[in-house]
Amino acid sequence: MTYEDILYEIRGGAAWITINRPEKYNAFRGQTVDELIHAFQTAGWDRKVGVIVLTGAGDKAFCTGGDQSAHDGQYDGRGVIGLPIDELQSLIRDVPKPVIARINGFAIGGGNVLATVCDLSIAAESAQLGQVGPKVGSVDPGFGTAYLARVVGEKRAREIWYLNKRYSARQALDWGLVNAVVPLADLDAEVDRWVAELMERSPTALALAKVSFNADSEAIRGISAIGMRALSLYYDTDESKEGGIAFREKRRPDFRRFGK
Ligand SMILES: CC(C)(COP(=O)(O)OP(=O)(O)OC[C@H]1O[C@@H](n2cnc3c(N)ncnc32)[C@H](O)[C@@H]1OP(=O)(O)O)[C@@H](O)C(=O)NCCC(=O)NCCSC(=O)c1cc(O)c2ccccc2c1O
Repeated sequence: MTYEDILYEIRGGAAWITINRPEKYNAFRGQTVDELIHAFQTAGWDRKVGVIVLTGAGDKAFCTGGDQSAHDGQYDGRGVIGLPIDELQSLIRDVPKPVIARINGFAIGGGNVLATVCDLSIAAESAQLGQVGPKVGSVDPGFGTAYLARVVGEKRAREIWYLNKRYSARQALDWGLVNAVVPLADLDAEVDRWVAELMERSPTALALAKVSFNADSEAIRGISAIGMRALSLYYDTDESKEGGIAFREKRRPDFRRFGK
């Protein structure tokens, strides 16, 4: 597969997968998600690769979720909502090696979900993390909500999803949403250090640890499958569409006109 939306590079035992849409703050469209799935499948089963690093191009954004310009009701790709994002989230969990989120800027919406499902997260001090779903007529009805609650606790997960605030990297560290925070200039060196340490560990032991951690939250995959069906119906409503339209028109959404 030829990649247009992502970059793929092997660096010191790690496969670096970079969302390369900086002009869209590294938001993903259908094609981006398909390319990410291909890259994760490649890296996941390449015996020379011990660690996978997921990041975004530039210094503004890690990933800001679904591309609002490719979202008019359903998204523009395949899958239940026109975006096989649930497949990608599952794959990040399924690859038998640690996945590190290198959070170089905004990790918002689906970008935040991707970082959450990665095994480890290393953030630049300048990074901002948060959810926007109910502000833009969307919600991740699977790992993005239920697994987030496992990571930060129910009260904090609900605050993140209901109020849609932006959280600093330091606050995210305090809440257990990231593992480490370093100055942006030191981010790559820090990631390289973590990769080098992981490369010294037994790959089979790491793979076993990963599936053991995953087993306990595996039922969320089923919740996600049901939730995506509901989300697809919601995306066709005027209430949901108001979120995307308002974002593109750079105005506050008025959901109460449509809500039940
Ligand atoms: C990231 C921001 C907080 C930045 O805010 P700021 O005020 O600093 O800058 P701008 O808002 O002016 O943005 C700069 C520039 O980037 C463009 N941009 C940013 N994000 C996107 C995006 N997601 N899609 C397209 N374009 C984007 C923006 O338009 C500006 O471009 P100009 O040309 O106008 O200058 C803020 O931008 C922000 O909050 N962005 C997030 C927007 C968003 O709605 N994201 C999608 C949410 S829904 C989602 O991601 C999602 C993810 C999942 O994993 C799901 C899984 C399962 C089901 C559903 C899912 C789902 O819906």
